[in-house]
Amino acid sequence: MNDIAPRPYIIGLTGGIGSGKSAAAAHFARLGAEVVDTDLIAHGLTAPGGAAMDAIQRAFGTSMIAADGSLDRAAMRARVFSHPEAKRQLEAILHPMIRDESARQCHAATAPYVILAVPLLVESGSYRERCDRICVVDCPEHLQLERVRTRSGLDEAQVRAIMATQASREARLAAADDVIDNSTSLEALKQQVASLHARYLAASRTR
Ligand SMILES: CC(C)(COP(=O)(O)OP(=O)(O)OC[C@H]1O[C@@H](n2cnc3c(N)ncnc32)[C@H](O)[C@@H]1O)[C@@H](O)C(=O)NCCC(=O)NCCS
Ligand SMILES: Nc1ncnc2c1ncn2[C@@H]1O[C@H](COP(=O)(O)OP(=O)(O)OP(=O)(O)O)[C@@H](O)[C@H]1O
Repeated sequence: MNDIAPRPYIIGLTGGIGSGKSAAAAHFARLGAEVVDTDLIAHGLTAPGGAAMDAIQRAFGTSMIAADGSLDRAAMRARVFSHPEAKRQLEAILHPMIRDESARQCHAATAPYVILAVPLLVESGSYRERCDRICVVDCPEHLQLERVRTRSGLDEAQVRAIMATQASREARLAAADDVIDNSTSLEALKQQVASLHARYLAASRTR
C-alpha cells in the first residue's frame, strides 16, 4: 500500500479586486469543492492574537493596531496602497505565512478538487506552480469599481490605487485556462461555475 497521499487536483481561482472571486468560490463550495481562500487566511493571521500581529506591530508600530489587538485594516489599506515600501514590508511578513498555511490546507483537503482562491495568483510564480489549471473571474474595470464601492464604501480613487498594484485584466486573461465572465448577473456566474465544476470533477478523476 502506498501511504503517501496523492497531491490534490488544484484549480487556482483569481481575478482583480471586486471581480467576483468570493461569489464564484462560494458556488464551487456549495457544489462540493474544497475552497482554500488566501484572503481569509490573511484575515486570520491579522485577527486579535493572529500569528502575524507581533511582527506587524514591530514593523509598523501601534498606530496600525486596533483596540482589540487586530490589524486596523482601513489604516493599513491607506498606508500600503500609497507607499510601495510599506506594501513590500507588509507582504514580506504576511506572504510566507499565507503560502505555508494555504499549502497545508490544500494537502489536508479531502474533496475531489481544491479551489485555491488567490487575488495575486498571476503575479506570483509560486502559486502558479501549484495549480493544475488557472480560472480567471473577469469583468470590465468599471464594474469592479462599482461593485467594490457598493460593497465596501471605498471611493473610486481608493479602488483605482489598489487596482494599479494588481496585474492588468489582459495579463490575467493571458494566464487563464478557463474564464468566468462575470459581467452580467449572479445567476449567469452560478451557471458558469456549475459547468466548470462538472469539468473539474471529471478531470480530477482521470488525471
Ligand atoms: C492592506 C489590507 C490590510 C487591506 O485590508 P482590506 O480588508 O481592505 O482588504 P482584504 O484583505 O479583504 O483584501 C481585499 C482585496 O484587496 C486586494 N489586495 C489585498 N492585498 C493586496 C496586495 N498585497 N496587493 C494587491 N491587492 C491586494 C485583493 O483584490 C483582495 O481580494 C489587506 O489587504 C492586507 O493585509 N493585504 C496584504 C496581504 C495580501 O497580500 N493579501 C492577499 C492574499 S495573498
Ligand atoms: N454578477 C454580479 N452582479 C452583481 N453583483 C455582483 C456580481 N458578482 C459579484 N457581485 C458583488 O460584487 C461584490 C464583489 O464581489 P466578490 O466579493 O465576490 O469579489 P472578489 O473578487 O472576491 O473581491 P475582493 O478582491 O475585494 O475580495 C460583492 O458585493 C458581490 O456580491
